Parts: sequence; C-alpha cells; structure tokens
Amino acid sequence: MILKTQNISKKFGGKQALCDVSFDLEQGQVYALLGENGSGKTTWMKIVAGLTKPSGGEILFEDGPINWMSRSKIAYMSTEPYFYSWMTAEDVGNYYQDFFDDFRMDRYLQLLGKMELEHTTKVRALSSGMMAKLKIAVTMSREARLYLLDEPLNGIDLIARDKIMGIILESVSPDVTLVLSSHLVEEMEAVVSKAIFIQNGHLLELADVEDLRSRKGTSLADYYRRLMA
Ligand SMILES: Nc1ncnc2c1ncn2[C@@H]1O[C@H](COP(=O)(O)OP(=O)(O)OP(=O)(O)O)[C@@H](O)[C@H]1O
Repeated sequence: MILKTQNISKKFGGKQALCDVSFDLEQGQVYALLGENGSGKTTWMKIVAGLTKPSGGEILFEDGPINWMSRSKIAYMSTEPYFYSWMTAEDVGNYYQDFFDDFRMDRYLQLLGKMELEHTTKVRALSSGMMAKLKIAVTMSREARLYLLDEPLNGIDLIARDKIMGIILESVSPDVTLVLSSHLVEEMEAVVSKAIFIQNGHLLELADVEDLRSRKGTSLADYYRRLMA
C-alpha cells in the first residue's frame, strides 16, 4: 500500500469535514475520488499533501508519516489558481523547477506543446480552460510517486478533455498512483480502476470499477447515483 488513511477526521470550527475516514491506496492504480459538493474530497487531498493537519487520525505514505520527505514525492494540483498574473508559462516552469527537485523542464515544455500553450503567454491572458491545462502540465511534469489532481477537467472543453486525460494517464506506471477528484463521473469510468465514494465526510465505499461492471452489472455513474440516493 502506498498510502494509508487511518481514521482521519477534520473539523473546521463546528463543521465536521471528514469523519473517521479509513482506506488504503494501492500502488499503480488510478482512483476516482467521488462525492457531492462539500463532501470532503479537497480536505482529504490537502491533508495528504501536508497542507492541512487532520483533527484526528493519521496518514501514512510509504509506511511513514506525512513530512517534507513524503511531500517531495506527492504532487498535488489544487483547484485554486496559484500563479502570479505577470508570469509567462515559461516562468511558471522555472518557478516549479526552483521548488521541486523532481521537476522535469523538458517534459514541461513538451506538455505545453501538446496542450497548445505558448511559452510566452502570460498567466493573466489565459482563459480558464487554458489555465486548467497549464496547471496539469506543470503538475504532471514532476516525477512524483503519487499525483492528487483536484477536479483536473474543470473548465476544459470536451474535445480537449479526452486528449488531456490521455496526457495524464501517460504518467501512470506500476510505480505511480493517481487520484482524480471529479464530478464528471461518466468520463471517469473509462480511465479509473478504482473509485472512492465520500458523502458528508464519511467514506461510503472503495470499489473496483471492473468488479462493479462484471459482478454487479452496473456502471460507475449508476452505482454512484444509487449510493448517494
Ligand atoms: N477552510 C475551511 N474553513 C471552514 N470550512 C471549510 C474549510 N474548508 C472546507 N470547509 C468545509 O468542509 C466541507 C468539505 O469541504 P471540501 O472542500 O473538502 O469538499 P469537496 O468535496 O472538495 O467539495 P467540492 O466538490 O464542492 O469541491 C465543506 O462543508 C466545506 O464548507
């Protein structure tokens, strides 16, 4: 198991964002993290990325606690924009290179090309879909062991989504694990091997997608609808 989530709880004031959540991630798998708005998906990702401390419980990455060592192997893409508006796409790469030893500039420049983004375009001139692509390019240019992408397809048009999902999946190998949070449940079905269902801060189930199809005869989206009802 690459990551163990053990009895994680998180309270924001009176709000219980996560409640005694436990599940494990297997190396080399692609996970969808699914749940309605406000169910706790981002909170879990931020705890794993070491940006928020849990109120209770523990996360173990490669059997050790979350610290500077684990953070260097976990690439987290948040939903919030985090680049200065005056930066060009190339500046964004340089900024990442300064921060992360595992950042590969050659890969980044190649991904910018695949996403049809110019090196010289300023962040302030990007449309929201172009911004989403830039965030994916810079995150996937790290050679991390675990990638956590929070709503990676948000704002990206249908045609580009297929291509970008392909780019994201190119990084998957037996050593690499991916977690994608998304509300596009139907689109997730084609690309993920497992699905984590969260509701109101509680883990409902961690399901194997192939198992849902073959043994329960249901699609991921239909299973999601049934679980959330
Ligand atoms: N910094 C914070 N302060 C107070 N409450 C917070 C904070 N961050 C999250 N919450 C609350 O915790 C709950 C879980 O939020 P979270 O962002 O994890 O949900 P989510 O599943 O990612 O939602 P969405 O799909 O809408 O992005 C929500 O009720 C939210 O209002």
